[in-house]
Amino acid sequence: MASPPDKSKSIKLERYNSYIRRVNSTKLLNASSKLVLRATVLVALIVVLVLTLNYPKTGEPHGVQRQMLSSGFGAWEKQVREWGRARREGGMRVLVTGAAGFVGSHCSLALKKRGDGVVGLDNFNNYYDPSLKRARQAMLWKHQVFIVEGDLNDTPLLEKLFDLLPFTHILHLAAQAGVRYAMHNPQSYISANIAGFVNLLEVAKSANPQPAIVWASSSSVYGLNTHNPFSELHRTDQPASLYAATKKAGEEIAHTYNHIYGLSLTALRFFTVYGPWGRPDMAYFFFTKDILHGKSIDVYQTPDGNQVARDFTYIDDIVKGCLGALDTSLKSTGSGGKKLSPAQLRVYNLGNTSPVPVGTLVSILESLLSTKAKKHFINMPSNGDVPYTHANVSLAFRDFSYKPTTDLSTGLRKFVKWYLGYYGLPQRLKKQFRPLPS
Ligand SMILES: O=C(O)[C@H]1O[C@H](OP(=O)(O)OP(=O)(O)OC[C@H]2O[C@@H](n3ccc(=O)[nH]c3=O)[C@H](O)[C@@H]2O)[C@H](O)[C@@H](O)[C@@H]1O
Repeated sequence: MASPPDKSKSIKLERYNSYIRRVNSTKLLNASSKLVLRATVLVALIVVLVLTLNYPKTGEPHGVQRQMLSSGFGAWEKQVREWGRARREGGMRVLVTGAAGFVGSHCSLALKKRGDGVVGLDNFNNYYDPSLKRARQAMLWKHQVFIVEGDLNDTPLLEKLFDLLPFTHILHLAAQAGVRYAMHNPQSYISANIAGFVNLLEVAKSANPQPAIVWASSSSVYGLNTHNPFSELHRTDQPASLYAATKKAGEEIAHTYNHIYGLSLTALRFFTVYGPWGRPDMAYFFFTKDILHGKSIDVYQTPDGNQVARDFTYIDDIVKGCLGALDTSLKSTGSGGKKLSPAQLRVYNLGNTSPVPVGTLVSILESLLSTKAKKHFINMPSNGDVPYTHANVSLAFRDFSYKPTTDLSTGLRKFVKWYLGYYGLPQRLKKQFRPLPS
């Protein structure tokens, strides 16, 4: 006979099962609430990150925030006002864009040294090693030149700078430079050289008083021009690179703002500027580095076997040209965003007037570095380069006595001296290297 089911056993089993169910559902709840918590934290982090990266759409300008945080609220504005004031009778108040750049840092220092007020603006982008830009910034800081960290396309920042200080002049040197890089990152040229320039002009035309503007164009605007030496009267409507096209576009945009708003505008066509504190993306700079490190270098030649040549221009000559252009620029004539009378519009070549083949540049470096280069002669790639440049500078000489005085050997000697002081000598060369006579 089957025994009757044990009731107490089945009740216990039921209790046990319900306990297990409760435990499982609590575990599930814990697991899902943990998941929700984690997801919330992640979303919050993403929101903070996005806000930080986009900061600010309005209000305080990007980058300046960091300076404010590090130096106390209002400190950077005070710095701009104080260091931007001229220290000499009749001195200028100059906003130098691209002040942490090669030409910008040299010009800022020269202006400051002669008693003009200078405020720098730079976005410290990473087109080349930003630590070099930081080192230039530190050097300028010692001379009481303050660089605001921000972008040309940041309208609130530009407006704020003009609110803080009525600049008499802008020396506009911020740009996306480099001829060959335009094939890799075309948009950066549009953003800096066109959109950024227009933004600056928009703010300048509404400023009261309007500043006079001197800005960096480029020898590359001559493009496929074959007349020699290059004169401001020659054609510049055949650019060979997007870089050149954006600089040429800048010249046309300058014409428009001069014509409509009465802005005084001077374009300076720089010819392959080199020297201490230079740009690591330029041939003389990376040739030096590669020769010292035993790496081979590409020396370009034209398809008919000739070497390419450049009118290499030493930085000190360029600085004199920039200051000369600033000193002779007339006031803008607009007010309240309207032109009141015709204003000055100028274009000048700033070159050295004596082109040198790239092979000769390499020989000079070999002798200065006491090291043989591993040269690799190749046909110039079709990436925007032109076979030669050669400046006629008679206009700049006529109007502000521009006269280059530094030949390539002298200038490169100064560059190499700086380079070795800044970067030091690679270990492998320390024994054999003879110091440069001063
Ligand atoms: O004059 C100018 O307007 C321009 O000068 C330079 O452009 P570039 O003259 O091409 O200067 P580098 O890039 O330093 O080249 C110098 C020479 O070395 C040649 N090169 C360059 C690179 C290389 O690997 N090998 C080589 O032989 C180039 O063809 C050129 O003839 C600057 O990079 C531009 O920003 C500036 O606007």
